[in-house]
Amino acid sequence: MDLLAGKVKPTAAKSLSAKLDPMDMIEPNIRLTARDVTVHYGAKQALHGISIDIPDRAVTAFIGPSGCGKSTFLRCINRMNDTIEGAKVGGKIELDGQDIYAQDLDVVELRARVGMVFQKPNPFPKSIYDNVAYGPRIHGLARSKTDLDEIVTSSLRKAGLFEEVKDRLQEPGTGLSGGQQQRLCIARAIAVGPEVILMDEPCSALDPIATAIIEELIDELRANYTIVIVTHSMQQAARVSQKTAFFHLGNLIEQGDTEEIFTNPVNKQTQDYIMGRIG
Ligand SMILES: Nc1ncnc2c1ncn2[C@@H]1O[C@H](COP(=O)(O)OP(=O)(O)OP(=O)(O)O)[C@@H](O)[C@H]1O
Repeated sequence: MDLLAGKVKPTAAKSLSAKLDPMDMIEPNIRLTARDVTVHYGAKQALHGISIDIPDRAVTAFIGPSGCGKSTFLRCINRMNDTIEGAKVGGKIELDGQDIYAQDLDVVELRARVGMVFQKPNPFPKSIYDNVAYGPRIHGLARSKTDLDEIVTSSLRKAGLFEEVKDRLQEPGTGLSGGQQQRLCIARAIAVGPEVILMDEPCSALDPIATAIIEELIDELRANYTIVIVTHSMQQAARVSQKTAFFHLGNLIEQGDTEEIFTNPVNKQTQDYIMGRIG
């Protein structure tokens, strides 16, 4: 199965040229480091000592069979597991060298720096405008209505949605199509100026056309953000990511350049998963 062939086919012919950007040849800076991260849900251990470096301005994909711990690890990166009763996280995660589990760390601020987009688009039951303005209002990011308008407009533009909604910003976000709702959620995350965007299977509820649009958007966003995406689709991982990490039974089995992982995996379990023999 030639997964990388998918890189040239879908709507992404345009973004292929971006993939050949000379900047890609330079090893990007590491933004996030995780060392020996463990997670227990009560007595059950879901992650067994995960260590990984996640680069800036690139897309890192987490792949692996169902239940292997991809989402659990993703939630460690913005401390969403804090909200799950009985979940206990061990080890260390640093964002730009800062321990995100430090006692004095402001978790609300962390979640603005590390935004999250979920499997199912989840706009607030508010207008399109207010969905995007919500975070900037809470965090006091706009000094005036003009400032706020500017943040809303530029966030919608960055999420590739502005042209489609500019004449109906006061209409409910929930009235948009699934793919538009997901881009609205991406605009909402962008509006608070994150450095990292976590995406947990962001296309799993979308049709192929909406999926292709989100994949193109992810490819554009990586110029300015650190993106981590959990995906069940190896084709999607091959299309959108530059780095891939393969998880199995709570362990990180193999990680590296996506091209290497898909064409020349070192580990037998990775090979089996890529070839569709497990999962
Ligand atoms: N809130 C929870 N309480 C108890 N156990 C949980 C909880 N969330 C996840 N788990 C368990 O932790 C393990 C890892 O689950 P996780 O959802 O992280 O895997 P995943 O690789 O993201 O799976 P999927 O691809 O199916 O979403 C599984 O055994 C799961 O049953």
